[in-house]
Parts: sequence; C-alpha cells; structure tokens
Amino acid sequence: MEIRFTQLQCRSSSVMMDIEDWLIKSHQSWGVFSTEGDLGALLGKLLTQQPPDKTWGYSGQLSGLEHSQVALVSLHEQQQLLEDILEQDDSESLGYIDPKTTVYGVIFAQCNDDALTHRLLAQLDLTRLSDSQFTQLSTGESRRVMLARALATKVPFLVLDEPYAGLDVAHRQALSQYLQLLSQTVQMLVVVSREQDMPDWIEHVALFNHGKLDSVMAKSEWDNHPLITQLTAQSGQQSEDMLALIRRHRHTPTFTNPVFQLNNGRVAYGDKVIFSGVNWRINNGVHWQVKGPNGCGKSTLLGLIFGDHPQCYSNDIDIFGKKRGSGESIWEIKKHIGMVSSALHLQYRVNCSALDVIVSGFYDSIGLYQQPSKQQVAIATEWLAILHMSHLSKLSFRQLEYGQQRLLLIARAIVKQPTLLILDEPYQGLDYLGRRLIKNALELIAKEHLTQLLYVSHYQEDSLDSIQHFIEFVADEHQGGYRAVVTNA
Ligand SMILES: Nc1ncnc2c1ncn2[C@@H]1O[C@H](COP(=O)(O)OP(=O)(O)OP(=O)(O)O)[C@@H](O)[C@H]1O
Repeated sequence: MEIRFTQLQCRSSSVMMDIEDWLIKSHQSWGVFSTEGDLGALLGKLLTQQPPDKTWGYSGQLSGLEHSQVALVSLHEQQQLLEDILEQDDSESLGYIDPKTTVYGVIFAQCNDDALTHRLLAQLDLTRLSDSQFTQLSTGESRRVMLARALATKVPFLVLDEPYAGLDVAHRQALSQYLQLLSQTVQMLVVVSREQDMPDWIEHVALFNHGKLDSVMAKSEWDNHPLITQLTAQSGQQSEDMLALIRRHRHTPTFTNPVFQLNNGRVAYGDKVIFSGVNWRINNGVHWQVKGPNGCGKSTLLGLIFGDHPQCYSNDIDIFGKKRGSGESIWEIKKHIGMVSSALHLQYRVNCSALDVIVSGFYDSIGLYQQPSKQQVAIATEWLAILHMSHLSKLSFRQLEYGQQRLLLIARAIVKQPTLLILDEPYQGLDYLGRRLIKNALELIAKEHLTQLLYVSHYQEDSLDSIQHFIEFVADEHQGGYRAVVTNA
C-alpha cells in the first residue's frame, strides 16, 4: 500500500497531529517516534477508522489508503477489548467459561481458521495460555494476544502502537525478531516512545515533535539524532516543580516496622501455582523494586498488599501494624496506599473530568462522589498545571488518550501523599517527555523519602538510583510456579 499524507491536520479532543508531506511507499515499513502527544492513537484512528466521528477529524489529503486493509495494535484497543468482554461476559454468573473469551477464542474470532490460530499461539508464546480467560491475563500476556489477534486478520498493513509496552526482556527480543521476519510480507508502522524500542531492522524513521512531523530520515541518521539530548533537559524543571508541590503539602504518617510482611506467601488458581514460599518484609522508608518475567506474579503480589486480591485472606499478611483478616477494613489500608497499575486503569471506567480524577485520589474512589475541599481542588489544579494538562481540566476522562489518562492516574496516586506508593509499570502509554518527567519526579520523591516506593518496570533504563532493594521471581523447578529471591544492591 502506498500512502501519501499532504497538508494533513488531524485532531482528537485532546491531541493534534500535523503532517505537511509524508510518503509511505508500498512495501516500506516505518518507525515513528513522537516526543509528546499520543501520536500512535491518532495515526491508528486515521488509518483504521472511516469516516471520522465526533471524537476526531482531519483536514487535508490522504491518498492510497484502504482502511479495511489496516489493523491496529494499541493499549487503547486492548483496554477497549477488555471492557467489551467484561461488559458482555456473563460466563462467571452462568458458571462456565465462554469459549469466545478465551485466548484461543479471541484470536479465532478474527480469522475462523483453527490452523492459523494455533500457529499464532505458538509464534507468540501463548500456547500454554490458549484456554485462559483473556480478562485474567497479565499485562505482557494480553499484549501478545493483541498482536496475534491483529495478525489473524491477515491484512497487509499493521499499525503497532508501542508493541513492546509491558513485555519482559526475553519477549521483547523475541518480538523484535518476529517482526523483522514479518516485515518481509506485511507493511508496518511501529510507533515507539523509547529510543531503544526503535527496531534495528527498520529502514525509515518519521520523527514527530510536539505533534508535528519534524523530519523523515534513514534509520542510521536517527541513531545519532540530537533531538533526544535537547529534550532531556526540558523535563528536569517540570519534575522539580512536582517535587516542590509534594514538599509543600507533606503529611505522610509513619508506622512501626514492618510496614508489610508476607510469610510463606502462596497464590494458586486451581492446580496452577503462580508463586509459593514467598517471604517478604518491608520496613519503614525502604524502597523496593519487584522483578521477574511476564506472568510470574508481580501484580498479584502487589495486589496482596493493596488488599484487592481474593487470596489476601488465605495468606499470612501483616500490614500497617495489623494482621489481615483481624477485622480491619479495606479502606483503612487503602487510605495509606497510592496505586497505579493496568488493572486500576481498566477499573477506572467512569466519566468524571480530568480534574476530578486527581481529586478522587484523596478519597481512594473510582470517580468522585463527595464534595472536595477548596484546598483539595487547588492542589489537584496545581498538579494539572505541572502535567501541562490545565486546558483539559473539564474534559471527561474517557475522552482523553490512554497516555493522558495514565498521567492523571499517576497524579491521583500521589496527590494524597500515601505512605506506600505502588507503581506497577507506571509508564505504560506515556510519551517520551511524560515518562522522563515521571521518572525524574519519582527519583526525587524516593531520594527525599516523601513516600515509600514499590516499583515494577521491565526496562533497565527505568531503574531508580534510590531503589537498592529487590524482590525477584525466579522459576521454581521443584514446586512449579515461581519463588522469590530478595537482594540488596
Ligand atoms: N483468575 C485467574 N485464573 C488463572 N490464572 C490467573 C488468574 N488471574 C491471573 N492469572 C495468571 O496469574 C499469572 C500472574 O499474573 P500477574 O499479573 O501477577 O503477572 P505479572 O508478573 O504482573 O506479569 P506482567 O509482567 O505481564 O505484568 C498470569 O500468568 C495470569 O495469567
């Protein structure tokens, strides 16, 4: 497919894209790097949705495009599919698993081809999850299903918006090799916000700066491009502002040791053991990173702390000086915890305004149901300004792009200055500048002990200097599932 964009301006309610002239020749695959703004979402809409609806539109010329021949993989699509399944799926109440909502079913629905479905399951390391419910998968597992699902459509053109997000190191490498092979038969636009995610095999790169197509270049030219160095300085000041705001309203309570303790922790679903024999003690003021491959149980472990995992009560847990199951309320625990995760992002399916999302952090609620104080609104307003989102204040959460929603959820988690801040792959969906801003701010927060961090990320470059304690899941050959190894740097 040969696509030409001429004098094209595209906008959704919260993002703009501006392209003077861009030619994607037939059989060419491109890497797209965007410094700021969810360009992947807009490109995805432009190339796959016809006609524009009230949520987005464009002017200018777009020639050569056949919408029906393009498929999109994005975090937004993933969220949408999960929401659709959760809304329609009544299998739990009926007491059986709907075959359409298993991993196999979700892929098969796109092609009605058993052989192709099995081939894709094998190629994307999903065979052992074939009968699992799509809604129960871990972040990295769901990501691979979304790719298989797009490939099952057998279209000749794919838009892959952040295809590596949520994947562990081994799956990132495997995917890169897989896409390289695939590029011989399928045209791709691979949108990334991390320099290192730009695939080696890509020959052409389009660089967007603040929503505008800045330049197109050969991959070799991109490797030495000065823009990244220039941008790095920009996010530093914003992070300092964020820190100043947190310092001004500091009021974090402290608890006696241990803040959290898990003895001989075990989580299993039927005879499938996720982890067992896990002993973990979190003392006051100590920041931790949780490590391990996709599906090893990182989010599950953090769910035991946050209190929303159903197996909290079958485990021996002390938290904030109380034993779980001793009559404490879940809200008493949540009061001291700020949480960002894909699961929370999925739960946040309400239509409140951007400002109210941040305010809801004071009440630990999904949506806002109480009259906030003037001070709470003032603090949330300052947060919006630091995130450069003041102009979106009244826009509904659901009208925002995935990355903008994620920034709000991060602010929501920090705004009440919790004792524990749980950040489970917080950067998912953030653009380059957004990620730098949050990472710098977290580094400063951790250094000054303004709150205590529990942190998950699959990228080495995301490591925070202030985190020197690690709990890492490794495969347990004897018991099955995973066991945990605790190390101090
Ligand atoms: N209700 C359930 N029934 C069966 N398996 C489940 C259920 N809920 C979760 N799982 C499985 O538990 C495992 C651990 O999931 P978890 O989300 O904790 O992994 P993770 O380490 O956070 O992975 P990732 O790095 O991909 O985010 C996954 O293999 C997931 O498929």
